[in-house]
Amino acid sequence: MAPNLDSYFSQVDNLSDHFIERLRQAVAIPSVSSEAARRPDVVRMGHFLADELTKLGASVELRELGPQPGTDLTLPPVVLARYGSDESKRTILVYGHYDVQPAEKSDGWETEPFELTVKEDGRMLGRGSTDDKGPVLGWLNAIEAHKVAGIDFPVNLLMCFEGMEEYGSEGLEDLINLEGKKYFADADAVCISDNYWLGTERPCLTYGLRGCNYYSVEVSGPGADLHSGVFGGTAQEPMTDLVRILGSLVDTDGKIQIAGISDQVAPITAEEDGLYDGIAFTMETLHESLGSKTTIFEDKKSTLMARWRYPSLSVHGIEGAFSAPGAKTVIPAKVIGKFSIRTVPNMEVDQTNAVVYKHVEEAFKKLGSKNTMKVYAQHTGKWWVASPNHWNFSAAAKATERVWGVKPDFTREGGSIPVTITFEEATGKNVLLLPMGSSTDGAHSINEKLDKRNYIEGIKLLGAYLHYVAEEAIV
Ligand SMILES: C[C@H](N)C(=O)N[C@@H](Cc1c[nH]cn1)C(=O)O
Ligand SMILES: [Zn+2]
Ligand SMILES: [Zn+2]
Repeated sequence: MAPNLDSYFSQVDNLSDHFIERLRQAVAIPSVSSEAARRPDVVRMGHFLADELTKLGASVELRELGPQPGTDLTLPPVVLARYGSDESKRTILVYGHYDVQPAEKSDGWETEPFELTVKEDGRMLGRGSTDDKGPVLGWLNAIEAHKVAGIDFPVNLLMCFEGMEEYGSEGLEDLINLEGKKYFADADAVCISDNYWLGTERPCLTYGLRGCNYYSVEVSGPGADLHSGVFGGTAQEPMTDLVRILGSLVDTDGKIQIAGISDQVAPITAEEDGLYDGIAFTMETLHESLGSKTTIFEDKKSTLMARWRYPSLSVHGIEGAFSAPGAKTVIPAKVIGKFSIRTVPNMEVDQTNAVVYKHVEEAFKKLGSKNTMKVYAQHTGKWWVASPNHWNFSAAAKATERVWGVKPDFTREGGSIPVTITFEEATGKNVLLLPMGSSTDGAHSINEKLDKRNYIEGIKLLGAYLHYVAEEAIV
């Protein structure tokens, strides 16, 4: 029988301004996990969530993870919380992250990145609005709407919110493994809301993610930065070596030039080959979210395959390089190039690392440079592909149809959530990805936003999913 959700939905609508205010408070905390100076803000954000959850009646623990390896920083706490412990109900474990990517107004934002700005057209701009503060608060808001409306909460909710996801989830894997059969022991399934629809109109349920191995290549030579007029032409320059190494990794069409990568990729099956045509995705939507027409492929199927089932290599930046406007004539003494590889079935972290190191070392050797080069993985995270044939996905599909009036697409995702597979392995339970935001949200980019419609309907969706979970038969 379909659950009666009308009073829950009305309550979410009644509380919508309050929920937007909660998101405003969260966005105002610049919890950037990759910047040392922002670490106190990341910790503050963890405490904000813990306080909000406590006020809602959840029992909350802030779990310390100790020092961050290779730094003098302390990792931010993991927020573990439980709402309800009724043995007659199912228990759902939800995960999200409260850290965000860096953002500066000078990057090109139309508004202050850490001030939630609600536009007339419903866009709510702010760093973390869609990735992942909006969805994390979605769970809290769902609890609150039930409380205010006096509706019995349909499941026991276990929550795990971390503050290092955008930095490879440093420290969390050990905690999940430790708690798999303790704090998380009674979880019947796992739900993560931390990705996006493929377009702007059709919701999706996601059953696969790519992994992410993030590398640094350090090249050093001179003892200090040098004057290029005095030393140019007489000293071997680290930046010259580095750009040639970085330039050897991938071509203009995204083809990875590292020998041994493509051999690790699983062959396509007939079943998979037929999956792509039915997905609601157009090149026009991609152009809209890309903000240009500079795509590698012209067709939908090749594009989806490139995003979901093939690896990609992206060059992200160079630490130590001159990057400001103007014309500084410096020779940097030491530069660190950053690149990452999104990995797919059947790539193994160690094998991928081995061929990457071999390629970079050979590329450097070919240069015949007297400089020194070091290549290493900053963090690694495995890909994940699950079965969507499970009551967890059926419940989410019914909830999606109820809230959005359409059946969801079943998709894989090009991004990475490093601990997804850890949750699956540590709990032995099915994991579902249930996104709130859409393809045009610009996660990690300037002008990140969450549409008000997706936030409010998304809160309804998360609550409705829990009601359908309570009713779904075990398969
Ligand atoms: C999909 C998720 N919202 C996300 O943005 N994940 C990050 C995580 C990450 C960072 N380094 C390695 N993984 C991503 O996909 O970049
Ligand atoms: Zn995220
Ligand atoms: Zn992210």
